[in-house]
Amino acid sequence: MIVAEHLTKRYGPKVVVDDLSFTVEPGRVTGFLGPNGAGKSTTMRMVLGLDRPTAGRVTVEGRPFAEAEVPLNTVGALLDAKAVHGGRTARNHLRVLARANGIPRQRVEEVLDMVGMADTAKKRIKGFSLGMGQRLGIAAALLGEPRTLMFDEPVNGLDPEGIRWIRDFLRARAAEGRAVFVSSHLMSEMQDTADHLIVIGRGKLVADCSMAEFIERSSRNHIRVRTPESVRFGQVLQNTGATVEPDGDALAVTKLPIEIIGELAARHGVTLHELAPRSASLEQAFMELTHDAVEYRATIGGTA
Ligand SMILES: Nc1ncnc2c1ncn2[C@@H]1O[C@H](COP(=O)(O)OP(=O)(O)OP(=O)(O)O)[C@@H](O)[C@H]1O
Repeated sequence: MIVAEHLTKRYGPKVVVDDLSFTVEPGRVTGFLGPNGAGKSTTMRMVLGLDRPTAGRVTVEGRPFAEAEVPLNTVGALLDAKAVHGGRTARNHLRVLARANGIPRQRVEEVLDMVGMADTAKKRIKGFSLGMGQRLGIAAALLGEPRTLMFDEPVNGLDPEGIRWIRDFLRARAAEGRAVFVSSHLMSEMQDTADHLIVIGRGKLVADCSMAEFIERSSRNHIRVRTPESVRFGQVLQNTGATVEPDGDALAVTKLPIEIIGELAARHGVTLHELAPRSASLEQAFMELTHDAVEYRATIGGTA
């Protein structure tokens, strides 16, 4: 379990993580979402004590990670899959880690099996594909059988097969009762993976809710109405209490059921070319929710 309270990180005048409070509960996958540069990696680094918070605090299993007696037993993390010694074999890399953490050698074989690397364990790491590097990083994270797992963008650059493997793997670890915290900048990747979502934009909390709630709350349903008399009919709809916005060559209507819109058209003698329910995709909803963050970076960064 991870508990962040008023977590804040500033670099000079720039607030990268802004008063963030959240809990990563055991037994479920918590997706950590935000556009590039939103502050996800910085938050995860603070969880591990690799960056020091400017204000606030974060604990893992009840205390700051730096105070953990056996770090690998507390949290298994994969922040940068490339940060391993390329000359070693996968098995040796894991054995070195196990020895340093007082973990029995046999556990190395177990985790190699769990990530499907029993056959590639003899290969040197420098020849690894991205997917194999990810699996090795995940194997290392599992060595100490930690109650909490934390992965930063684990599916970045993987093929669909690799993405599905990671998804199933994360879900299985949560089903065992572990707290699983996983970041992504893509909503679509999280849709079938996460039970719970923590969404940030510009370092600030934007949403902390279940995936189901997020979908319900943000899939802004509307009715698409296309008519050659859009000005007149738009006025009729507004007078009846609807909200009407332009949608290409049509109108996007909310706050009025589709049946009423049809009846109003008939009553006012308005020809309809299209009358259809539309729902925004989750990806669209996520983009809208974090829009400010992206716009901010485009202005400040110039090239974003
Ligand atoms: N050491 C540092 N000094 C100054 N600014 C930093 C430092 N580390 C990160 N930042 C800035 O903090 C912001 C958040 O970065 P962070 O990597 O945490 O975001 P992120 O959400 O993980 O994005 P990404 O998916 O691109 O990694 C960025 O604008 C980044 O440039």
